[in-house]
Amino acid sequence: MGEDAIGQEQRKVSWLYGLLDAARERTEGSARAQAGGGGGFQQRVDRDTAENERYRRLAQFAAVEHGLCFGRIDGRDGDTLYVGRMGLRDEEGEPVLIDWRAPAARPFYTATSFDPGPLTRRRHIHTRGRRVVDLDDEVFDLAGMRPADRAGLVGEAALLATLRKGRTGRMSDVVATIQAEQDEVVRAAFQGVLVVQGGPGTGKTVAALHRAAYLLYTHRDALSRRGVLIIGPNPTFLRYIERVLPGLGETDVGLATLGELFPGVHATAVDPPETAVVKGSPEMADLLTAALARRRPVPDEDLTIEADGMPVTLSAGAARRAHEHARALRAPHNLQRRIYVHDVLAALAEDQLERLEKATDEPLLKLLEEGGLSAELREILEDPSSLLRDEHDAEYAKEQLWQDPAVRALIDGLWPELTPQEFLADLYADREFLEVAGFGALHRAPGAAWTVGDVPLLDEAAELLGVDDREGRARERQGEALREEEVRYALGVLQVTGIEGITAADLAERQREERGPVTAAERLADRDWAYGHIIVDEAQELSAMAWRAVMRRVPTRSVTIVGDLAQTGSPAGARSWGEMLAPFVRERWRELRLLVNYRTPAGIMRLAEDVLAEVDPEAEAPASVREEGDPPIAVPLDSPAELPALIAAERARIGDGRVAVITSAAWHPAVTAALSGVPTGITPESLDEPVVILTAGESKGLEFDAVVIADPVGILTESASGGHDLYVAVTRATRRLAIAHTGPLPDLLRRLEG
Ligand SMILES: Nc1ncnc2c1ncn2[C@@H]1O[C@H](COP(=O)(O)OP(=O)(O)OP(=O)(O)O)[C@@H](O)[C@H]1O
Repeated sequence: MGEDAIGQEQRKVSWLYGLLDAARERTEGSARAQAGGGGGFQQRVDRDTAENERYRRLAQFAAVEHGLCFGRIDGRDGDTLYVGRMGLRDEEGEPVLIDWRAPAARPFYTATSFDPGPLTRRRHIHTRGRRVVDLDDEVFDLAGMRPADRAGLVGEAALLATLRKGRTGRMSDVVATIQAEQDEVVRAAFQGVLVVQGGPGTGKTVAALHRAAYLLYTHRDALSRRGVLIIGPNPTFLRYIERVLPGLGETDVGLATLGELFPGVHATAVDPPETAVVKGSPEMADLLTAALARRRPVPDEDLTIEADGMPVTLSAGAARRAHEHARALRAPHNLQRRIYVHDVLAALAEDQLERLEKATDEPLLKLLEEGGLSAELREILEDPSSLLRDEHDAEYAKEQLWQDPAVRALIDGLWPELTPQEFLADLYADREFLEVAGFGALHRAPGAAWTVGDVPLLDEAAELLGVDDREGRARERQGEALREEEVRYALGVLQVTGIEGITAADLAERQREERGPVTAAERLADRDWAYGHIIVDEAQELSAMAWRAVMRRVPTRSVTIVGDLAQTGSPAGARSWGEMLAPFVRERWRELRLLVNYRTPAGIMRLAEDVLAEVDPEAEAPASVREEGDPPIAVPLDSPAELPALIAAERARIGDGRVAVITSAAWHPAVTAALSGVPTGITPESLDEPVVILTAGESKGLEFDAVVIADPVGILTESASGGHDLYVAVTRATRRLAIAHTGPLPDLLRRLEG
């Protein structure tokens, strides 16, 4: 690569950075100009909108600083385009840097030697800070190319250089080297359900993240208000990927685990496999419905309680009528309860008044019979309309009854007001009912912490109950007040400007839409929020009940699902995408497959293929893009106490990189004892540590320079998923894999004995 070419590109790149600086200064300048306070409602709204936009722009400028321009494409028509992290225009308004997500940038990702499209050349521009340090060219001038040069992947040199880099513990974007098959995932149509099925290391996660950025760029109007949510398997995984989107200039995408989907609950604990299967099964929905019906018994006898020192009776007939009346209202349990309470109080009040009348009337009637009453009094008593009862009395009586604890207890026994948490905890405590229903595994004492598997059930319960969301209502009331203010303001605008053809309400609505999005955190705290798009990673782990909770949040069914059925670890997880998706979209979903592994060197992947062939003969392992790398090794040990030496040796071989010790439950205590001081488990902090001890399940989705699998036999036999966990473990390394074992190696690792 000539110095001239680098020098030339340096001039271009420096000029582009100059334009970026100018754009940043303009944005900062306009912030200062607007900074004055005061103004009416509309000025405030305008200022907020402009403020949001400025914030977004400044965040984007900061995000694109590193690697602003990373590519160039030369077309057959003689045109040259520069591709970068954002679009820039020159002083004349001409586009001079194309956003990687724009349609014009697409050939940068899709051109191959076999099918270069309109390109004659693609150039990767490598920069350090603002300095151009290297260029990588692929020339698509087929006629002049040797066949050997034609083979291979898009941007192979640039790609391999990226893949060889040590891992930092955080995923970074791959915007300069997205491969053609991944590009298809990134730019697939936004509507409907897209499943991205691919083996380990095929870039499912990274492609899904770029897709989020692409969708926001391409459909910003539709998506920035409704928002995009990414659901990942655990907080550590989210930490691992959290920098990718900001690095692409997108700061407002929500990230959540399944355990955080239900507002107010942060579940991280997982259930034992048998319980997970039960909690995840679709039959749970029926169980919850049945359990709730039991909370609303219809008595077959009259019920008499003592209220305010007097007996009062709810007849079986009145209880049944109240029940039927409430059930006729198509509403959740807690809302139906309001009708029920009203009817039961009315019945009790009536009974109470009857009793009172009887009590006062009886002595009088006796006198009447005996003829000891004046003619006037006799007339009053014989006229039914003159009785004491009237509407006012009835209302008063109902109020009094409602204040009475005995009446409350009666009603709560027949139709209690329930929160999802109370309802589920009561259900888990009801051993007899659970056993009779065939769900005995769910029984547990009250007060235990919620698990990830409980979250979809809480969500389901909230649907059935209709959460009495007082805070939400307060928010709504605030919203209503704001809305009234907005409409009043809009009316003023219409009067002053004389604009016609739009109502004040419509104008207010339009302005509200322009006011900009709520934050990702606010959306997550609102159980009823309907997202514009949801991306689910490691989606094979989601149970049927979890899918119900996810789909509830995206009524338009605009969803990207990425996963690998061959890596399913949860016994409640997916065995087939079609089966999981059928209840929501029937057959209306598309699948794209990723077939190339960018993580694991070929030597390690051959071992992974042996494992997969054994545990899931139908599945196909992806081909590894890198032939190079150290072959995997088996290290026989006398005991786990010898691990420190092995870890030290691995660390010495990989330099700055990171090591994961992936171990079985059986070995876990001995491994942690032998490697004292080494963090265990998936805490977000452990990502930054040079060595970490994990179970196979915990290592899912992550990658490390070197992996030591301690006790493969244990991982294999303990696995609730029939060995898929071992497949996950052997595919985590980017450079080196060592298998430490005490007894003989399992058959499926026999390749290592040679
Ligand atoms: N086009 C690419 N350019 C550079 N690096 C890439 C590319 N595609 C994937 N990678 C790298 O390959 C590794 C694996 O990617 P990723 O974690 O997205 O795979 P995955 O399919 O989600 O894997 P798993 O199923 O094992 O979790 C990451 O380090 C990622 O940055």
